[in-house]
Formats: sequence, structure tokens, C-alpha cells
Amino acid sequence: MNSKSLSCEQVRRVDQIAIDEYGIPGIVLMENAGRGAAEKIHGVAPPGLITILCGKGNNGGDGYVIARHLELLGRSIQIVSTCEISDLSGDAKTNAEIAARSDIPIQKVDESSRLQLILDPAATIVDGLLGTGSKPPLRGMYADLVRAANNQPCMRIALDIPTGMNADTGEAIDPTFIADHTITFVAPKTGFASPNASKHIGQVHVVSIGVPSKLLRSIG
Ligand SMILES: NC(=O)C1=CN([C@@H]2O[C@H](COP(=O)(O)OP(=O)(O)OC[C@H]3O[C@@H](n4cnc5c(N)ncnc54)[C@H](O)[C@@H]3O)[C@@H](O)[C@H]2O)[C@H](O)CC1
Ligand SMILES: [K+]
Repeated sequence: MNSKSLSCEQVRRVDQIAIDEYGIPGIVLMENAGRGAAEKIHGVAPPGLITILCGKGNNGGDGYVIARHLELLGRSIQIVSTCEISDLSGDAKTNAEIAARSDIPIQKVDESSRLQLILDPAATIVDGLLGTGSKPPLRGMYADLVRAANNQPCMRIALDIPTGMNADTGEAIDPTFIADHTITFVAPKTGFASPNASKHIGQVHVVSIGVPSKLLRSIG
């Protein structure tokens, strides 16, 4: 990994400074993240359906953007969401509404047996459940969804961090998403260098979200 690693706190600070001091709207950061991630996913995902798991925060928000761009790239996609669009907020809600208006298929799951029915064993799974806002260990349905995803015989791609991982230490309490590829935003996370992390992160791809290099240099 050629980029300097950052902690979750540092990356969240990049986000906030970009918005508050540089005036880059959060929705622009999310669009850059999602479009960049979609292009990486298109490059590594085998032919066929791509199922995007979307959680209730901005990690899920990235997933709604990714779905729109993968469809534009000609890929077959479906979104599996852990909550109603009305339960989302901010940029994630905006992008969920855009996806719904675009007739992108969105199915809500409230427990994992339903997910087993939805998941096509051959379909690539994209993990947009939890990112830097995660406080492991996983609770309730998120733990069940990660176990169900890990049991599928398909490629798995994590967005920003594998759900369940402590991205600062690399600690991966069971269950933690097991990714073949991790598409991470701004910079690799500090914990990715830990031996505990390697089984879960797979190949790491860093995607820029359009933050100026002057800001990146200022993060110590
Ligand atoms: N600068 C950037 O890197 C950008 C990052 N983006 C993406 O935003 C997420 C972070 O989003 P956030 O809304 O802060 O949190 P999450 O989506 O990670 O978590 C959502 C929500 O989930 C709840 N939660 C926390 N821990 C648990 C748990 N153990 N079990 C169940 N639920 C949990 C909690 O309420 C959280 O708030 C980042 O990773 C990127 O993907 C931006 O899109 C672009 C800029
Ligand atoms: K994730």
C-alpha cells in the first residue's frame, strides 16, 4: 500500500475539514467515493449479479451511489438494505432516494434467514453495512448478516473497512466480514497492517474522494 495509513478518527477529521473549511459538500465526497469504488468493483467482480448490502449510515450511503454507477457500467445489481429509506439521514438518505427513484431494486431485510433467500450464491457481495462509524462487536442483525455473507461461495468486497473490524487495531472479533477486496477511502486504515487484519481485508484498493492534497498533508 503506497498511501500513508490513517486512523478512523483522522479519516473522519479529513471528511469534516473538507466540508467545514474547504466547502466541499458531503454529498460530493460520497459521490466521489461511490463512483471510484464502483469502477474498482467493476474491474474485479466476476460477471453476474452484484448484491450491495447497505447499512444505516454513510457506509450504506456509499452503497447506494455504487449501485447507480455499477448499473451505468452495465452491471446487474440489487441492494439489500437493513433499514427503511425513511430511517436514513443526510447524504445516505439522499442517495437512497435517488436509487429508489432510479428503479434500482432495493429489498429490506430485518433478519438473516430472509437474506439467505435473497443472496444468489454466485452473486458478488459488497459490504456497505458499517464503516468508520462502527463500534465492534457487531450487534443483532449485523452479526447475522455478516455470517450469512461469509457463508456464501462468492467474491466478497468490503467498502472502507470489513464490517466488524476495528480499523485502528485490525482486531476482527467474530463475526467480521471476510473480504477478497477492500476498497477504502482516502487512505489505508492503520489496522490494515496488523496480522489479524489480513484474512479479512484481502487486496486493498485506495479510492480518492476528491479531498485536496494540501488537506491530506495537514493530517498528522
Ligand atoms: N472521508 C471519508 O472517508 C468518507 C467516508 N464516507 C463513508 O462514511 C462512512 C462512515 O459513515 P458513518 O455514518 O459515520 O458510520 P457507519 O456507516 O460506519 O455506521 C453507521 C451506524 O451504525 C451504527 N453502529 C455502529 N456500530 C455498530 C455495531 N457494532 N452494530 C450495529 N450498528 C452499529 C451506528 O449508529 C453508526 O452511526 C465511512 O466508512 C465511509 O464509507 C463518506 O461516504 C464519504 C467520505
Ligand atoms: K463496510
